[in-house]
Amino acid sequence: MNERTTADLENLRGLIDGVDQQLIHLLRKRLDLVAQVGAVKHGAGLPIYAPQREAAMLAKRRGEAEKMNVSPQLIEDILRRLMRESYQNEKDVGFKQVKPDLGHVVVIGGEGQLGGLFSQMLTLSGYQVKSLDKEDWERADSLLAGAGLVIVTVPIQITCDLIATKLTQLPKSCILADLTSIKSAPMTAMLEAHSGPVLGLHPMFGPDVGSLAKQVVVVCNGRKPEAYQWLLEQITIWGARLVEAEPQQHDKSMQLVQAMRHFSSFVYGLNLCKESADIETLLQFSSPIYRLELAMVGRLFAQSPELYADIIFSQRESIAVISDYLENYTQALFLLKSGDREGFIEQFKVVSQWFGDFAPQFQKESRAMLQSVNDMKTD
Ligand SMILES: C=C(O[C@@H]1C=C(C(=O)O)C=C[C@H]1O)C(=O)O
Repeated sequence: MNERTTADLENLRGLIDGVDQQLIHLLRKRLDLVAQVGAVKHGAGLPIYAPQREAAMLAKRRGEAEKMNVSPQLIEDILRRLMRESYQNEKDVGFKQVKPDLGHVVVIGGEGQLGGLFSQMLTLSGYQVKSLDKEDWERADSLLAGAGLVIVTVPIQITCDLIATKLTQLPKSCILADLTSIKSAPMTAMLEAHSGPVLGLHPMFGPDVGSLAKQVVVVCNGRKPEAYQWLLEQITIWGARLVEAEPQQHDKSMQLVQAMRHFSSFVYGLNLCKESADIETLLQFSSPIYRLELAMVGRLFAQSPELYADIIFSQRESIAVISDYLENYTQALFLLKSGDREGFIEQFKVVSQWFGDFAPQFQKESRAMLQSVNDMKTD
């Protein structure tokens, strides 16, 4: 580089630094305003997540950006990232307490990760939360006496037994709820053990979400829904979207969404391990889609094996679903072994047709994700 080029670059980079510094000031200003919105919402009991406001705001900013020859997608990406930050910041202000006269809440398994998250959200909403864990059963009677809500969030294989043996003497008006990732068996156990209000919940997210905004919580109605409407409203204020389901219908979906999905990720990892694949080398040659896929599989093995075993082993029916997968794999492999390229293309077209409009929609969604993966590269 000659001196002139160096000087020009330095000058321009200095100006860019100045713009970026202004951006930080603007971000601070925006965060402060969002905190004020949070306080207003807290007072009025409004949900943290306001989809209509977001859609209207994004549409306006996209239009304004276009007029200034700024890519509309760029401003949308930036604003979406800022809104994620907003949920986190609004959350820290706390939430309106929908049911101040509830009495205390007992979270059984409150020291677990998901139990901890729900305890935190309830505490941020002004409830008195007590945790009942393995070592606390001697004190269970005093912890449970006068409870207005009991939430069970313990490993799946002990959930039903725990409900049947330990939760038969709850106060009559107490709400009994669970967060188990299967619903039929725990719902039956809760309805048998307790004659008061019963509610099945399945949060469709892990404990590492920063905020509940936009996250889905599946709701299975058990008994006396009028008694727990406040809890559903409370969860909506946290920003989550509620999806009602019948326990059997939910469990059937979970065989595909969870058991099959996690099982095939497990086998993917197992296969890489047995093939002694060199991850460093794989990453070196990786395209963004491969990196993303590897990240999705690899993240599984950073978590608890017991958790995944519980999810995969929780429904015997999953075996049939996973066996079908193996069968389809074998048939597809046969196409390959027999050099049946035409057959492969035929099958591909059938599946494309079946995906219909979802295929281009998924392509668009994944494009944004892949670009983020690429942005994260540092070398
Ligand atoms: C700040 C608000 O809360 C959320 C965050 C928004 C933002 O960061 O602009 C917009 C809508 C809400 O989902 C609001 O409701 O205005």
